[in-house]
Amino acid sequence: MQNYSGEVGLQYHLQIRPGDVGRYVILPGDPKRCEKIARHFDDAKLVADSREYVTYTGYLDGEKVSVTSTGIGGPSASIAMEELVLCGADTFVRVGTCGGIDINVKGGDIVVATGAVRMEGTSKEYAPIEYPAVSDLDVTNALVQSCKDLGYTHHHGVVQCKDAFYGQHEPARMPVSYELLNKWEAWKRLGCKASEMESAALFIAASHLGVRCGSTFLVVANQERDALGLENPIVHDTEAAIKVGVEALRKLIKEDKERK
Ligand SMILES: O=P(O)(O)O[C@H]1O[C@H](CO)[C@@H](O)[C@H]1O
Ligand SMILES: O=c1cc[nH]c(=O)[nH]1
Repeated sequence: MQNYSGEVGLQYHLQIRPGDVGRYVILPGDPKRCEKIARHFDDAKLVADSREYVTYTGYLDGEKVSVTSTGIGGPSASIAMEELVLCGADTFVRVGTCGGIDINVKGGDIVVATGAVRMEGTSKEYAPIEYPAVSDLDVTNALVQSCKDLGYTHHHGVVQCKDAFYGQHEPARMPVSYELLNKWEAWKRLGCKASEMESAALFIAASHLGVRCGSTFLVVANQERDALGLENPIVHDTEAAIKVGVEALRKLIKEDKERK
């Protein structure tokens, strides 16, 4: 493929080169979350700031690690993963936000994804719909163990991914309300924990690229609890999810060193 950046190795969208990032990368959606995550690294430096993609690189337990924002949705998330892999990354932890679906999932809780419903467009341009979007087992185990170690209320299971945020929150006003409402009911009956927007595309792109990816989220609120008149706290502070993601990276770095 022609290199649009005009420089060998320089990635067109992320504006990073091989050597700029570590093997281990945290992927928040929001670019403003990058600095908060980088504060947990030693000697963190801003490496690039291009479009929705902000990248910092530093160290955790002596290992080079990075954080790159993906922006919202599968298209930009898959671009971030593709270009990071070209620069040497092979282990990814998405640290995001989500909305609860399961009635037991409350604002302020943490969710760890074991798989993702592919109700979005990007993953369909990678793999037939029959192929499941599944998180990496090592990354997922590290995330769940980190929740336990840090003492956070957490849930693990399948999350639902979509492209239209307002199709999740205001399905009845959409022309395809009949489809959105019926499918949402199915996700509930199947025990989906939460809804978010990037994991399906990231898990499928990771399968294709042969890299590891897992996801953890802060639950902002739960519209199902709201609809039933149950207590429904609204929480925006992502620090707990960030701590889970950083602690999981430390565990993976340690495990990988021991395996060597
Ligand atoms: O907080 P982030 O990581 O962006 O994640 C969630 O928030 C955005 C929607 O508000 C979507 O990107 C969704 O997946
Ligand atoms: O409800 C929510 C919250 C965060 N992200 C989503 O996609 N949905």
